[in-house]
Amino acid sequence: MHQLIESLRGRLIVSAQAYPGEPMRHPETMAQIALAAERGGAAAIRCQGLADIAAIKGQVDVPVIGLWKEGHDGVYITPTLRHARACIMAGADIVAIDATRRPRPDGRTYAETVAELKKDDALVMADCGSFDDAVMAAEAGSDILSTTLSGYTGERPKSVGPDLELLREIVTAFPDLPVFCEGRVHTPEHAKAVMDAGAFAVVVGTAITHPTTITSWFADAIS
Ligand SMILES: CC(=O)N[C@H](C=O)[C@@H](O)[C@H](O)[C@H](O)COP(=O)(O)O
Repeated sequence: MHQLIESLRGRLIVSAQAYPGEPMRHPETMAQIALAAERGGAAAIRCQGLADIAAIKGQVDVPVIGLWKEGHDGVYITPTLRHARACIMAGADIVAIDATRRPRPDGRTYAETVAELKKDDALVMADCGSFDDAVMAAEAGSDILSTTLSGYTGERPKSVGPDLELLREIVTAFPDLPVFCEGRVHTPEHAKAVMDAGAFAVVVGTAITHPTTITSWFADAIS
């Protein structure tokens, strides 16, 4: 296993992302959030957009997992080979890409995209939405499988909390591949459950880096 991925075994990865139009959508702000997360024990930072990748890479010592979101429907996480290469050029140590079986905007399959990236020895994190996605992504030569898109592609229900069922299925089928659990890990207890279920690493976004959502959880609880 690549040394950089090995360094993430059993660790917490923090996703720092702000969405279009949001108050914290600024690369410097995201870099400050990333640095704060690193100080708290994050073993890597996952982030979105070329400017954020570059700014965060300039702040933290831990590896950066980069992605580039374009659009909202269908394939939007690093949808094409061009997006993936740009993430790497911006400084991403690992590139996260949509690893569903849906048609991609550049006409390449996921496997073709990974094959091109592998020519440059890139490390690829496969953002899967189902077990069938994970099978496809493993066969394509992905370095990391992840549950990132579970509940967002129509193939899996949106679980309350992380999709432990999917995680267990993938871990059982691919014992030799690092499997990350990402998506709706909202509490330290969730994170512990994810690791107990066999995840190689856990990725937490909203619950650490999205104050608007966290505030709404508290506001809703007392309304
Ligand atoms: C589905 C999708 O587009 N997920 C994105 C992937 O990068 C992010 O919006 C999520 O915040 C991230 O996956 C972390 O998940 P959570 O914020 O639930 O901890």
